[in-house]
Amino acid sequence: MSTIIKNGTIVTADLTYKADVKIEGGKIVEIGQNLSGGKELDATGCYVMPGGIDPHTHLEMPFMGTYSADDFESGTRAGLAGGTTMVVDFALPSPGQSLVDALGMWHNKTSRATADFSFHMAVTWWGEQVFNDMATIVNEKGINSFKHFMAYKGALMVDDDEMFSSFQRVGELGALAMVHAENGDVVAQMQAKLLAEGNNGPEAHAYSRPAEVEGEATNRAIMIADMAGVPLYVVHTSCEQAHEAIRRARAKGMRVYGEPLIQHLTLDESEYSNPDWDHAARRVMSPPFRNKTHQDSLWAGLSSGSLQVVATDHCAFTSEQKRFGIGDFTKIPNGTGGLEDRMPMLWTHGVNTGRITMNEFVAVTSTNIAKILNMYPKKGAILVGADADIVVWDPAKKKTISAASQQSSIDYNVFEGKEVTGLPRFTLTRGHLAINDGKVDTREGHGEFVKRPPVTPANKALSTWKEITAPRKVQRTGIPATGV
Ligand SMILES: NC(=O)NCCC(=O)O
Ligand SMILES: [Zn+2]
Ligand SMILES: [Zn+2]
Repeated sequence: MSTIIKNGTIVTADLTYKADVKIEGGKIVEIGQNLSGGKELDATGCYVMPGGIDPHTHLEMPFMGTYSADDFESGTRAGLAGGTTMVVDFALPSPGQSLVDALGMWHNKTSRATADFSFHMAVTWWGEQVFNDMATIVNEKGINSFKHFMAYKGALMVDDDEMFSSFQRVGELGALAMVHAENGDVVAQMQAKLLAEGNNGPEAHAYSRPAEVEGEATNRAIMIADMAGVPLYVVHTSCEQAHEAIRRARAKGMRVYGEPLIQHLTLDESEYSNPDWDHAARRVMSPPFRNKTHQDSLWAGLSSGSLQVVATDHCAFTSEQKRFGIGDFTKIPNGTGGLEDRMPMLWTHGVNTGRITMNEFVAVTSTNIAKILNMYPKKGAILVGADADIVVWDPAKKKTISAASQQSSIDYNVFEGKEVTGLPRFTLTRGHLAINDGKVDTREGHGEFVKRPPVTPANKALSTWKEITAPRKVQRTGIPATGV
């Protein structure tokens, strides 16, 4: 049975044109004028765009003594409701655990996923087994990106020695290095000092993680990646100091990518001054929300191209879970939601305000990351042969964001009360109409793992150049005799 999206305007990362789209067997099979012969979806007044890809989620993640509340079912359902048709989550090995075992555990969480998904692999410890497993992960398991936490001391954090070893291995394998860039040693000391001084509320979480902590770590990771000859992707870039480091590296020809979150683009640090403990604690995440100057820097990065991707870092905890940190802010589980709201919030605050164009919207929500993670044009494209992961976007449709009507399983929404203009009329996941004018018809188990092949040309470019220009031993003819 074919589906035809009729009367819409196709918007991709580089083109805007009127055409119909025909779908069969979960793929786009034809793009053209006046197509017929199937179930029709009317896209009059709408933009037909590649479904969003959120490359940074933590669904059912064990963290800070609990599990993030949205699983692969509710998380992917929330994504589809907001026009996101794929998520990339993180497999996190425990200390000493093999990467292959950890990946198996993460696959076991996905049986009810309603949209496609992939994984990044985290490197949380270092040793011969990790070194060997990395090849299996890349060459057999379809994963070409490795995340390193420079923060969360005593838990997920790796030191520079481990990071440099891992980055070199990532480079050899033609994969992508990723970092959570905050100086975990400095954060730990600042946390202890704040607590000792009686600063134990959620606002102290932000005080313990100033922009310098992120700027320093971002710069350090960039330099280490350059020495290792590997491209680098910096997750949740939240401040000018980190953006500046990325900009400077790119201007020097380094392959460094930056990922602001929709939360950092649209919410600011004043949230932590709210007198309601729950309100502030619900917004505790790392890095914390920043001020307007940092927000302006992030928006400028998106429009100028020095930042490439907008994600959510969706890691949702209920109010009850957040209350583990009453009396000690370091025990508040870090993370916020956003999967359902990323696309409408970015459209409203980016496209409707003129900060980014529609085509840039598609680039930063879908196409750029599909290319960076080597899954383009299966994902991130409106092209014949691409997966029919499509959002039919109604730029006039409005709503007020509210926890009462959201798909996420938590009891609040950090964007509560925000009005958005621009929402999905239809969301299709590999051809299945999951969202039909607000009606949710997701299919549990429909989501499939997307394998991402290794060795993108971009990932090998830097190491090829490094090899050619590496310092060489000087061949000398006149070596003086010794011992005379
Ligand atoms: N970001 C956050 O606060 N929680 C999720 C884990 C991480 O990405 O650091
Ligand atoms: Zn992080
Ligand atoms: Zn994260």
